[in-house]
Amino acid sequence: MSTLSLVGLGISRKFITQDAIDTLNSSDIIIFDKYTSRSCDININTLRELVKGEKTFIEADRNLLENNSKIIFDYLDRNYNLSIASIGDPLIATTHISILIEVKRRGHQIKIVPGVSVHCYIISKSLLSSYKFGKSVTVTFPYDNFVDPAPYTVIKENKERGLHTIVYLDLKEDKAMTANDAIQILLQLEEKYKKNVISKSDIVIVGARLGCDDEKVIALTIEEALRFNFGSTPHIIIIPGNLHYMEADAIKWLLMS
Ligand SMILES: C[S@@+](CC[C@H](N)C(=O)[O-])C[C@H]1O[C@@H](n2cnc3c(N)ncnc32)[C@H](O)[C@@H]1O
Repeated sequence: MSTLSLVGLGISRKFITQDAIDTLNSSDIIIFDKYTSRSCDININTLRELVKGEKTFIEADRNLLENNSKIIFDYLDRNYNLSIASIGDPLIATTHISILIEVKRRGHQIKIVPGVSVHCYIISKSLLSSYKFGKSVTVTFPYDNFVDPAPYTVIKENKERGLHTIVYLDLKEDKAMTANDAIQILLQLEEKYKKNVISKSDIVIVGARLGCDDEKVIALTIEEALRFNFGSTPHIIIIPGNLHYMEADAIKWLLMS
């Protein structure tokens, strides 16, 4: 019986835990998940530096982890211990759960090492009440002129219940969506569906390069956000629902310039 560990590295180097390092050290093969998220200062070489002893390192894109995961099962069946190391938390806003189920079905062990997720980090830094967040959603790049309406629908449903929405932004091999692009897409969806979900005077909170020395957490109107330079990606957005007066004060005094 072998072990597959899903290791969360946290959103930047300073959040890598001892448990993460120990777990990587106990693995024969370390697969670095380079597609579910990005960090300003963690890459596969960071893991090479942190881990002791002879290891095999593999850099995995979506295709390897989602369509060719048989490679992982084969290694486990041949008695190798494996870690899949992800930026942030390995099971928040990722798709690794199906791998865990198959690993367990084959009679191997699984271990989960949580990491500091962008999800918790932006809730904390936004100063909004963690009790008042609804479903999260991702704005994806338009494909063949098709703009996925899911973010618009989710924000609408959350707002109807007074809840805040965390909006993740799409990542492709060579590019990461900016907050400006995402807001433009949300405005296009408003123009198409006209359900009064997004208006240019609404406040949004944008997080940029969270966990890095140059991180930004800024509250501003949608109109201002369209033109604002948030710096390099990754970016993330919160669309607030109904604000308690304490939340409104916190945003006004602490996050608006
Ligand atoms: C699909 S989520 C994966 C989250 C990851 N599993 C975690 O727990 O942190 C990836 C998206 O989160 C956002 N994100 C991740 N890290 C970030 C950071 N350090 N600063 C701002 N946004 C970030 C970006 O929108 C990115 O495209």
